[in-house]
Amino acid sequence: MRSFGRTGGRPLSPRQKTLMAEKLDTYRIAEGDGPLDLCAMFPGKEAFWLEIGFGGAEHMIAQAAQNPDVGIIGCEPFLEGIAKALGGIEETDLNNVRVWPDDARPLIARMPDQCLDRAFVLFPDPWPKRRQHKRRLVQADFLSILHPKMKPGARLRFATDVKSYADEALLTFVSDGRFEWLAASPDDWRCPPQDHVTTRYESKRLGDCKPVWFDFRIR
Ligand SMILES: C[S@@+](CC[C@H](N)C(=O)[O-])C[C@H]1O[C@@H](n2cnc3c(N)ncnc32)[C@H](O)[C@@H]1O
Repeated sequence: MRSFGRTGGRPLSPRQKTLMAEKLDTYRIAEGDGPLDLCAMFPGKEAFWLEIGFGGAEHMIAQAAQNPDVGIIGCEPFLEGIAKALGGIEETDLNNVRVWPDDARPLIARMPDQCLDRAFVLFPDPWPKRRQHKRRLVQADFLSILHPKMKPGARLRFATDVKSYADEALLTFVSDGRFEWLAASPDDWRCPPQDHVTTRYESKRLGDCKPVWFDFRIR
């Protein structure tokens, strides 16, 4: 998928255009086939997190500000989201965020094994119609790409407000066998985790159910 530069929604504002022209090269991860060196990318950081499909970057920027010892890679092909991320990085003066303005999967393939401490898949594109389900990100083949890159004991968070995606994703994670569902009580997946930061998409409440939150520990 060659998706960088996907537009949609509003055109970029003049400030966003300037950010893209002047700052993208500073914070983007370079294209290429070579393996990523996360220690070189984030000097002095010892933990590395990944957010796939950061949308308007609210969650990624807030997590980066709250966790300055962590290096965070965010993936998002949409121009507007990338511009928002660059704005957030600059406004918050962050030194621990890098963006991949494209499909996350080829980037994940370039990561060394067992390098990630956390991953977030928050409100991924719902593809609600049955015939569209095959386009959903969380599928067995995606877990096979992601799992080897996560450290044993690392955490992965998935959230959605689409019931069929919640059911399908939970089944996919649990039946994979390498993702231990951390449901502390029968109901805790109904509440946002304490360290969650509300996203723009989440607050639109476009789905057909209340948001659900699934945290997993990597086996
Ligand atoms: C429904 S939006 C949610 C955005 C954000 N997580 C939020 O909660 O506001 C899903 C986002 O995932 C992005 N996305 C979809 N497939 C992706 C992929 N393979 N790699 C990276 N981002 C992807 C889309 O561009 C979109 O911005």
